[in-house]
Amino acid sequence: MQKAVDIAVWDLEYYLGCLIATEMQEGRQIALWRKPKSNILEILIDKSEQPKRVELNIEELPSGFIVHPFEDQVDGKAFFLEADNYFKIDLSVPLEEQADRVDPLRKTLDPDQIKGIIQKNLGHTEVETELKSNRACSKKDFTDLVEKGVEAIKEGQLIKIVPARLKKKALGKGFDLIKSLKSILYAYPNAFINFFHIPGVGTWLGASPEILIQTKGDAFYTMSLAGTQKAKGDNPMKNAAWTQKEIEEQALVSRYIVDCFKKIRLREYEEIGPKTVLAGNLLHLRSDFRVDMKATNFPQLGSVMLKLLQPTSAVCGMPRNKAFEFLRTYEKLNRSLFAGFIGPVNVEGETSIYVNLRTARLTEKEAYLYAGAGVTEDSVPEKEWEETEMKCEIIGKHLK
Ligand SMILES: C=C(O[C@H]1C=CC=C(C(=O)O)[C@@H]1O)C(=O)O
Repeated sequence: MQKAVDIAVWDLEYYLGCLIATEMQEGRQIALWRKPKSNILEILIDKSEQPKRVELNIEELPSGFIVHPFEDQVDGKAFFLEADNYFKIDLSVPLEEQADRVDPLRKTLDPDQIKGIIQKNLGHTEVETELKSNRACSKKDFTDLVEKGVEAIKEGQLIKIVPARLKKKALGKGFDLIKSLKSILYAYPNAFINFFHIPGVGTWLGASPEILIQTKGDAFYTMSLAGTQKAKGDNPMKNAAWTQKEIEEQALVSRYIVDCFKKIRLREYEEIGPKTVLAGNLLHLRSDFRVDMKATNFPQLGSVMLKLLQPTSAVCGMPRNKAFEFLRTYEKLNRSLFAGFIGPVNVEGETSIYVNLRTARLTEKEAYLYAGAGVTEDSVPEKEWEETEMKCEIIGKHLK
């Protein structure tokens, strides 16, 4: 008969708990993700204790995981976790059967130790933006902000704006990171599930529905995602009816992408959509854009578009610079890494960078949940508030 301790080691929850707690305890950086519609959990460890900063020339980077805040950086750089160690777990196969491929545990800890170490290491992580607040936003403050956005649009200063807010959720002593991660993994098969920990920078857990840029071989891909409604009934995709406001809101994001292509004189691209897609219990409108980088002679399209697209009008607004200024003046929120971008770079020949949405920043006692809502001329402030509540819940309800 197998010994109890051997069984425990090959229990996925226990294994991930020990692994994450050990890496955290040793001050290392860790990223873990599962791509949409995949059964493969990918784990990357950077053994250096100091966060690295890299230019956004992704084609030249080694294998790693990139993390960039919402705001443009003075040095134009992003955080980068290098793949000192990278391995995969197939979630559809018992862990024990993958023993030769996964990293052996360097320490076996008891469940209380795991929780204690993780909780302690959630403590000192922050990228502060001066003068911006980490206060949760009241309903009145948010609806006033939406109102202000609508006024600015009516006055012709802006076409679209995406104000965001912060909601806090207390994490009790019993908070179990691994159970929360597991619950998110199984709840959202269509999302990019991610967890990353950079000492001194932040620890985040999310389920993003939005690709910013993806490159594989000669193929480049991006998407425009916007418009939100609650998924209802047995066949939510079929029952979806979109208002003019939502159709316009999404069309603006598509226009933004096409404008970026125009800026670099790229004329040959494929645009498909918009179609209705499911993200958690929400529906969005999405258009897909594909480019053959070889045929168009744009081998560095990934980097070029990354710099042009961030932040997209799905998280900032249009025109981009004016929307950014509006948010800088009125939003008063430190978005930190929310609405920035995250994802694997040059991992097994593929780069998949996502917008950091539907996510929580984890601190010792609280989770910071962030959500924004696309505001156009026809926005109703109360409805935008409700939309951000639903978006916060996507991760919020799994934090236990
Ligand atoms: C800003 C967010 O979502 C964006 C992506 C899809 C739909 C959106 C919307 O309907 O407003 C947003 O543009 C968020 O999740 O916080």
